[in-house]
Amino acid sequence: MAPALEEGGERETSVAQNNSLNSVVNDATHRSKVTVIGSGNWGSVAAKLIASNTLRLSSFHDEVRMWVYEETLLSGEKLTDVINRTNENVKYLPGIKLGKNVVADPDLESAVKDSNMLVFVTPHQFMEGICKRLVGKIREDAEAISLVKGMEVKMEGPCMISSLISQQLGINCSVLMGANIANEIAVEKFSEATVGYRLNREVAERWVQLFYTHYFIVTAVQDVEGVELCGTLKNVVAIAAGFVDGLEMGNNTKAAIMRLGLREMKAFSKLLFPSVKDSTFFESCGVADLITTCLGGRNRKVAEAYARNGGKRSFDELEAEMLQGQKLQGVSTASEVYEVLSHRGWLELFPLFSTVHEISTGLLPPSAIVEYSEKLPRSF
Ligand SMILES: NC(=O)C1=CN([C@@H]2O[C@H](COP(=O)(O)OP(=O)(O)OC[C@H]3O[C@@H](n4cnc5c(N)ncnc54)[C@H](O)[C@@H]3O)[C@@H](O)[C@H]2O)C=CC1
Ligand SMILES: O=C(CO)COP(=O)(O)O
Repeated sequence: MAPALEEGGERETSVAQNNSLNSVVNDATHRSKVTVIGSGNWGSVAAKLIASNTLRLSSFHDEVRMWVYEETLLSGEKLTDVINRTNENVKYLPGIKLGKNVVADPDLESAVKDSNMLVFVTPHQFMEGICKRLVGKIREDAEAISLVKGMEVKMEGPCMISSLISQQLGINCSVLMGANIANEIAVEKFSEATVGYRLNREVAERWVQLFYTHYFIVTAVQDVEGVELCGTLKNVVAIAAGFVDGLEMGNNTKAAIMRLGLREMKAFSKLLFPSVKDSTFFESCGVADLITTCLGGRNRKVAEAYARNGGKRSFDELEAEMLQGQKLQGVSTASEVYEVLSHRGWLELFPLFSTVHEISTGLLPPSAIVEYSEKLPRSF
């Protein structure tokens, strides 16, 4: 399917066909080399997508390095060894071949040292530590893209993961977010994604080229913060949707929570970054990701179990039992958002976000997810 142009002309598409860039990178000495930093559920699928394209496109080196946070499996073998022997991430993406050109590497420094295209895709809580370890270890001409949905809160205020990467490593960082439940893309079901870029359209096109396949349609928009905040904040709404499911409140209630959540996502994003574009919320990274995560994501699933248990079993316990090593982002993101809201005196403006945090930490019962509507400010 050919990528469509956005109505109103704001969308900036599409499969990269930039001749000047291609003529440079087609030279073997200038071929781009890609490293994927992370090898969880989505990290492994991202490596698979990328590896299919680096084999096909002469402007990339065939080999894709994938940094693996090393662990020993129940069999006694190292995860990295098993990935390299079987071409499968048996723990985080069993049953899917990654592509023979994916090489798992447990050594972060060696995994990045030759690469000029760095794809960051780990749970957000590990990103600060990873960036610290990479300072001074990457190529000066490296470009980064973050697939990480989350943020950090520092003394100075909130810091998106793309900014963390840029600030700590001194490199430009784009983002890729979208309605992308990894297990569905792993079996090549059709979906879309959004690249958010800052200034350089050629860089965005290069990322589109790296990810785009006939079943994974990628569109670029010039709105890093908007795209990243959509991907980050929808995880908080997905926790609320899970509570609604756990309490068996039905589809209308869930749709109401999703609508109210989308309004808070937009309001919060624009308060933090006035440059965020309205149109971004209609891209895959916006409303589409919100829908898929509230229907089929891990945050929704674990929040449903939390509500069914009446809040008596903690999220940590349920996450460990239900996800077996995979990580939730929504609970910690709700806490980070709450910190920003408290600090700036905005709690009353964001009743859904704040209630999700108060329920997840046991301050309120799960049923409070619909009682919060009484707190809605008149502007909603
Ligand atoms: N899984 C999905 O469907 C999607 C996930 N995402 C986002 O992608 C990011 C990564 O998610 P997944 O790849 O699914 O990861 P995951 O949820 O499968 O997380 C597990 C990963 O964390 C690693 N890990 C555990 N402890 C670590 C440590 N101390 N330091 C570094 N790594 C450690 C594990 O080795 C494993 O690779 C998240 O921000 C997520 O929101 C985005 C779209 C879809
Ligand atoms: O981000 C996702 C889909 O785009 C996955 O969401 P979960 O982490 O809730 O599974």
